[in-house]
Amino acid sequence: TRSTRPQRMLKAVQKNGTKGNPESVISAIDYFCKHSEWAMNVGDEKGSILDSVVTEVNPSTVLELGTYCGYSTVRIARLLSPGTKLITLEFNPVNAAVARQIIAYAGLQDKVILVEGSSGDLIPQMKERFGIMTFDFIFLDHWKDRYLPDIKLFEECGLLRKGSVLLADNVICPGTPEYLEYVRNSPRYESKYYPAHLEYTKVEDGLEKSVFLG
Ligand SMILES: O=C(NCCCCc1cc2ccncc2s1)c1cc(-c2ccc(F)cc2)cc(O)c1O
Ligand SMILES: [Mg+2]
Repeated sequence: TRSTRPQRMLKAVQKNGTKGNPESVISAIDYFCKHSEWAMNVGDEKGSILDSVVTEVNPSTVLELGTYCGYSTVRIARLLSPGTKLITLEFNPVNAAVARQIIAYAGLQDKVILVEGSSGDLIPQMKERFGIMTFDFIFLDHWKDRYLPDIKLFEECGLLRKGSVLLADNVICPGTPEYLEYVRNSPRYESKYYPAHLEYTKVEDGLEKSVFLG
């Protein structure tokens, strides 16, 4: 059967990247998306904002919802302190298989736990399966209509602490209006919008950073 876009992206990483060099993997993916095929990675413009928030938070416990090909996984993992691991959830097994290879090519496999399944099923299992008390940093980049139910799930499962930072991709395009309304109007969050553009395009998009106030 015909290859998938993520599989063609992996080939481009193996051809143009340098094994063990996360920066080269990030550049190879961005080049592929700009010159060969658009793909829904967070991209370089929003990726730089992601980098700055991760660096500022310097998290010990990290969750990513929506691995896709592992682009943002690599961006986050390359910035984590030694010994810190990030958990990333992916629903699509074909994409998860590609992500594992891209993460390994970057040399970051020891800093990443990739779990296949849906957030609704896996979030309630975080404490028992991974010994997580609370998350310092959460990157939301999965189904846009799951952002709101999943943030409520985090609250219900006691996975947030005073100061936990949630960073959400695509709050403008494709858009997450109910999530935005919730985090911007809830007294339990301090929210800030980072304007940018949809990856590799001129279309308006941005990231919403929300700090849980306890
Ligand atoms: O859908 C997007 N991303 C989610 C993929 C869903 C994968 C999932 C992972 C997972 C893990 C755990 N539980 C459940 C799930 S579901 C997405 C789409 C666009 C876009 C923008 C304009 C377009 F014209 C066309 C696409 C841009 C983006 O940056 C995206 O992130
Ligand atoms: Mg996205």
